[in-house]
Amino acid sequence: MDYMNIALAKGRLASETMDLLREIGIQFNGWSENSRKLIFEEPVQKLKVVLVKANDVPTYVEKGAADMGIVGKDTLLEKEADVYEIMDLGFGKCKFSVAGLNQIQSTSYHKLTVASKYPKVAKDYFYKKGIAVDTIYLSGSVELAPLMGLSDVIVDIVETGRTLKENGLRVIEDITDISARLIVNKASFKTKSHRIHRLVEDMKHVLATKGEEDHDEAYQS
Ligand SMILES: Nc1ncnc2c1ncn2[C@@H]1O[C@H](COP(=O)(O)OP(=O)(O)OP(=O)(O)O)[C@@H](O)[C@H]1O
Ligand SMILES: O=P(O)(O)OC[C@H]1O[C@H](OP(=O)(O)OP(=O)(O)O)[C@H](O)[C@@H]1O
Repeated sequence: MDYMNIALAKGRLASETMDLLREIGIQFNGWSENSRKLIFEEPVQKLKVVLVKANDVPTYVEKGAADMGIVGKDTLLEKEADVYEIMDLGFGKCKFSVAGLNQIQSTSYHKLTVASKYPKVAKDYFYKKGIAVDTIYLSGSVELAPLMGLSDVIVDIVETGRTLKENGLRVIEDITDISARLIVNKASFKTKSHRIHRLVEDMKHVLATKGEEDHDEAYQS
């Protein structure tokens, strides 16, 4: 049996994914959040996890270097890879929002400038609203852009809202909800269909059980 490779975004999504895999009976040798290793193996079920930057997960999966991947919907919207998105994993929840100091001021003589780590998402959103924008790509600390006069607004991820608040910004409009997704290479979906489906069914079962427990806790409190 061949190894099945899973590309996993380093960082925020990694430990929740590893927890989920452990709950379905898959434990990777030597896995720890603090390890510098990039490949972890589970030799019995022949699974490999490779840790890559979030932005590279769709690339690994589209090209077939990984059979499956786990990545945020934000990255999928920005990258538009030719893969199957087969499951919402329900964690890594946050949203895309437009944020700034003030309401959006769109005038005919001033093109709105939007700073973002996600310029395609930003452009698409404003295009659908009929507003032409100039986008400025930034790789982090995006909240600084309106404060420093670099842009009128930003399009960024908002989770707790703390970063916006502590920098004197506010949400102007919400764009869409985000969560972690399971993606699959199109060829692997056929050639490794049985193993992929079993993994998905096991994950669905664990997530459904967790959902029921959360519901019970909320009901009791
Ligand atoms: N508060 C949050 N900020 C950013 N991403 C979040 C947040 N909450 C959940 N996520 C999800 O976690 C994913 C990974 O986020 P993380 O910050 O680890 O990666 P990243 O932003 O690509 O990192 P970096 O560019 O710093 O390497 C995001 O793509 C998003 O789907
Ligand atoms: O609503 P909050 O809970 O405050 O989370 C949102 C913040 O977290 C992310 O930044 P990250 O920590 O990834 O740093 P970055 O600026 O380097 O992207 C995101 O870009 C926001 O800045």
